[in-house]
This record gives sequence, C-alpha cells and structure tokens, in this order.
Amino acid sequence: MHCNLINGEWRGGQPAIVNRNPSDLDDVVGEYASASADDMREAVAAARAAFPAWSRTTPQQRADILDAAGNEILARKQELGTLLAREEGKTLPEAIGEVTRAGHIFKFFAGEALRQQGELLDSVRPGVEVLISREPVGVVGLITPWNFPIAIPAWKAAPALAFGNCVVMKPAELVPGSAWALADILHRAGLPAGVFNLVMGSGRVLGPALLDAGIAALSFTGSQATGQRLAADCAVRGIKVQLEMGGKNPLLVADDAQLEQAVECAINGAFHSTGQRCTASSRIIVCHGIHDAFVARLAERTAALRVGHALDSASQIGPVASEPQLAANLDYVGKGQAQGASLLCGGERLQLATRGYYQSPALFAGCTPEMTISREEIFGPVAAVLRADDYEHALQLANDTPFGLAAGICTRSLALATHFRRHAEAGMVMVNLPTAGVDYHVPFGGRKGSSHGPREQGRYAAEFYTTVKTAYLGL
Ligand SMILES: NC(=O)C1=CN([C@@H]2O[C@H](COP(=O)(O)OP(=O)(O)OC[C@H]3O[C@@H](n4cnc5c(N)ncnc54)[C@H](OP(=O)(O)O)[C@@H]3O)[C@@H](O)[C@H]2O)C=CC1
Ligand SMILES: O=C(O)CCC(=O)C(=O)O
Repeated sequence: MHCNLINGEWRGGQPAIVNRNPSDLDDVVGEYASASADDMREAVAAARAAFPAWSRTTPQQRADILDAAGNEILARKQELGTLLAREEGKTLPEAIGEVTRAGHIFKFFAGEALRQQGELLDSVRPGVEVLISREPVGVVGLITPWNFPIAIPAWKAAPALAFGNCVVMKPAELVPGSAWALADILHRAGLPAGVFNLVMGSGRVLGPALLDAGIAALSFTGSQATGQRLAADCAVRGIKVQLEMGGKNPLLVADDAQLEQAVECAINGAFHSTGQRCTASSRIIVCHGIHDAFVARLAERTAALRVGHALDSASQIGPVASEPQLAANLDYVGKGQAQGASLLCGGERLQLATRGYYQSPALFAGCTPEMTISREEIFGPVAAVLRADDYEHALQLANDTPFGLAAGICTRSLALATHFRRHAEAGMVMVNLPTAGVDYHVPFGGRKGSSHGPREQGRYAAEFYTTVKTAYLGL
C-alpha cells in the first residue's frame, strides 16, 4: 500500500484506491491509500505549522532540495515513465518525455529560488526610500488532473516550494502513482516535515476540507465545471486562486500552408497523447483552396495511426485514460453524426489483445461552428474539420469559442503568421507547430473560459506563488 504523506509521515487510509492500467485492466499498477476529510485537515494544519520556518530558509537551502529532486527524476526517467504510461495510458516515449519535463521543471525552479526579484526606489517624499519585495503566500493547495500525472504536479509544486510556500497536493484519484513517486522523491530530498503533503483520494470529499482548513492559495487544473465552482468557493473565503481549465483549440490551415507539415501538426495536436491535452487541436479550420487535398491526406494519416498498449513500441496512440472518458468520447462521436458532420474515419471502441479503453481516432469533416463537437471540449481523439472561405473567415471561426488557451496556424506567409499572432484570442499561439506541447521555462495559460488568475510556469509563476510587499523606509 502506498500511503499519504502528512507531516513528514507516511499514513494509511481506507478504502484503498486500486490504480489500474488503462491499456490492460488486469494489470494493477498499485494500491494507494484513500484519505479522509480529517486527513486533509491534518495535512493543512501540518503545512501551516511548518510555514514559518520553511519561509525563512535560505534560497540556497530551497534550491539544493529542488535540484536534488530534479536530478533524481531525470536519473529515473525510464522507470517513472513506465509507471506513468501504465497508469495514464500515454505511450512510453510520451511518458518519458513528460517525466523529463518534470525533472527540468524542478531544476529550473531551483534556479528561480536564487533569482530573487525586488526593487529599491526613491519615494516621492524627501528622506524616504521604497523597497518592493516578494514573500511567499503561505500554504498552497494544489489540485491536479489525470492527463499529466507528473508534469502538472511538478509545475505547481516546484515554484510553490522555491518561493518558500508549504504545499498540500491532491492528485487525481485516477493516477496517484506518479504523484506518490514525486512525494517520495521530495521527502527524501530533505524537505522538513509538513512542508510538502500528499493527500490522495476523491476530489468531492477532499476539496471542501482543503478549502475550509485555512489555505492561502489554490492552484487547480482540470475541468471548467469544477474550476469555476472552486473559484467561487475560494472567492468567499478570500483564497487566492489560479485555474487552468479546458480548451477548444483551433489549428488554422491557410491556403499557402506546406501540406505535409500542416497534416503533421494536425495529427500531433489532435491525436497524440490520445487527444487528452487541454492544448489539443480539436478544431481544424481549413481554408477553401487547400481544404480537399488537406482533408484527404489527414484522413489517410489518421486511419493509419496504430492504437495499442502504451508500452508497446509499435503503438502511436495509447488507450483512453478511463471508461467514463471513453464513453464521453463515443457519445460526442454520436452527436457529431447526428448533427450532420461526416465521420471520415475512426470513432469506434477497439478490442485489442489486452482488455483496455481503446478507441480509433475519429476525424470529422463538414463541421459547422454550432455543432456540439465544434464547441465543447471533448478531451479525446476526436477532431472536427471546419471549412473556411478564406483567412479572415478562418480567423473569425478560430476565435468563435468560449475558450482561449492555444491557437495554431500553418502558413508560409510572414504577414499571415504575424496577423494571426496578434489577433488570435488565445494565451498561446503556435506558428507551423502543433497547438499542444509547450516549453517548461515560459508562461503557460489562456484567456476567456480557459484560465483564471496569473500564469503558470517560467518566471511568471512568481506572480501566483508570491505576494508583493511595499516597505517605506524613513532615512
Ligand atoms: N485542462 C485540463 O488539463 C483538464 C481538463 N479536463 C476536462 O474535464 C473533463 C472531466 O475530467 P475530470 O477528471 O472529471 O475533471 P475534474 O475537473 O473533475 O478533475 C480535476 C481534479 O479536480 C478534482 N476534483 C473533482 N471535483 C472536485 C471538487 N468538488 N473539489 C475539489 N476538487 C475536485 C479531481 O479529483 P478526483 O478526480 O480525484 O475526484 C481532480 O483532481 C475531461 O473530459 C476534460 O474535458 C480534465 C482533466 C484535465
Ligand atoms: O500541451 C502541453 O504540453 C501541456 C498540456 C497541458 O498542460 C494539459 O493538457 O493540461
């Protein structure tokens, strides 16, 4: 049994979470202790008790611990990648890539602990100086989703700790294994008791206890419905909040796009990681002149994608992560057909050699902006192609969404790329690249319904994990 980490001690819990491999339901990845609301309250109390001493540690002490954690993650990337692929279902190369990203994140924030920000200014009054500095916010709650079981915990926990906060992390119940491995690494890297707590179990049980136990800030990644509810609950409690939620990201293919490059961007953005990325290209908006050639080639490539066990080196697309997610995907496929879109390929549950949640990637053409599959986040391997009259029409379709996380364009024209970069209503813009797959050292986040609060990652993470103090010094 893998226990919760509360106040520096590994503690059991009932009932156990049985972590199963979505590629093979007969493969049990491990058993993990399910925490109670009381466990959550104890974890927050421990973090609050640890905060005064941890917030006064030197940047060097914090940098050394984060650097050691990053080194261990990188040294164990094959083993941790295998664990991640087994519990979440992304292919092994994708899983190793994610673990590598997590290791780099810890090493980056080890450096950020040392690169402190502050300003010394003259006051507008004579004989007075003004000192502006940043301080940690206190105890930070982290609620993480199932689709990036180690990278998202890493990109929330690393800056929180680097800037002197204490952490209570609740990972998604579906994928506790990678979060547990991260907690074990941080514990052994030398964090004092209570500075980092891992509380596994159901969000509906543990979320309210987390919010009521006295945290100063909450960082959440997951669905829009849960995020918006949490933000309202945080507002009445005065908890600082950061939300990363869904996307309905457009990939715009202009008439002058390089065909093979554009198809590659669409395949990667729509179907890699089984389409389970908030940055996935679920709307592919194609200008009239290139539309038919592009769609023919994309359908050919989609139909040829090899779906299989995440650890099989021949697999290009792993299973869907869970039964409810697979059922939701197939329901969206049905809605697409019922509303008149043409299903060019895929969209079926597959029975393979092992019992898993396999689905053939679904490609729809002839989609209109009002269709459900053009509007709602699906979070699976289902892509909708929309035909645009020209670039201006395509841009208008791209921005016609309640979301605004990522937006991509494939074009050979610098003028179009520049225009799109300026006018896409999204937090991240990709030119001749897939909409998904981001760097760890630059800001991550979106606009409209996708995000709320300061950006995550890179040096911009300081905005959420610190609070500014302005001191007036009489001379
Ligand atoms: N932006 C993104 O990266 C993600 C988007 N999604 C979207 O959400 C859909 C549903 O996925 P789902 O996993 O149910 O997403 P949720 O938003 O429900 O889950 C995300 C996290 O929030 C937790 N949670 C759930 N309810 C509460 C609550 N009341 N209080 C506090 N925490 C809570 C979950 O815990 P637990 O699951 O353990 O109960 C999990 O840790 C997907 O199909 C996709 O569209 C999902 C994941 C990531
Ligand atoms: O595209 C990426 O690299 C990150 C995606 C992501 O953070 C998410 O899906 O939650």
